Amino acid sequence: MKNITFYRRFETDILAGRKTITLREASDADFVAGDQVRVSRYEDDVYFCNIEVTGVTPVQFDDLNDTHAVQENMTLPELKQVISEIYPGLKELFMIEFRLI
Ligand SMILES: CC(=O)Nc1ccn([C@H]2C[C@H](O)[C@@H](CO)O2)c(=O)n1
Repeated sequence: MKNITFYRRFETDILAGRKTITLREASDADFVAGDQVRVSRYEDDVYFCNIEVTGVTPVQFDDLNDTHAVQENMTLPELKQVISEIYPGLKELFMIEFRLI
């Protein structure tokens, strides 16, 4: 089974179903719809759930909008700030949509 990590500060939102996408660089987006993926925390690799990937779509940083932000349970300025801190200067992102299984 493939694995993906999330920063631990997002664990609660994922488990509550409030966060249903993640935006990643290409090297971290090797998933296709239907993949069942083990999810663990980036900081300590502790497992916390499994997800099913429901779609993977390229998205430009400059095209991020309020819909993406809602799916991340953030405001759009918060989302752009988070992405800019994780991937400084990166323009091409991949939206990984998922659901808890
Ligand atoms: C190693 C690494 O990059 N880990 C990441 C990357 C992104 N996220 C979260 C942060 C935002 O909510 C979205 C969009 O990038 O995904 C993460 O938890 N861990």
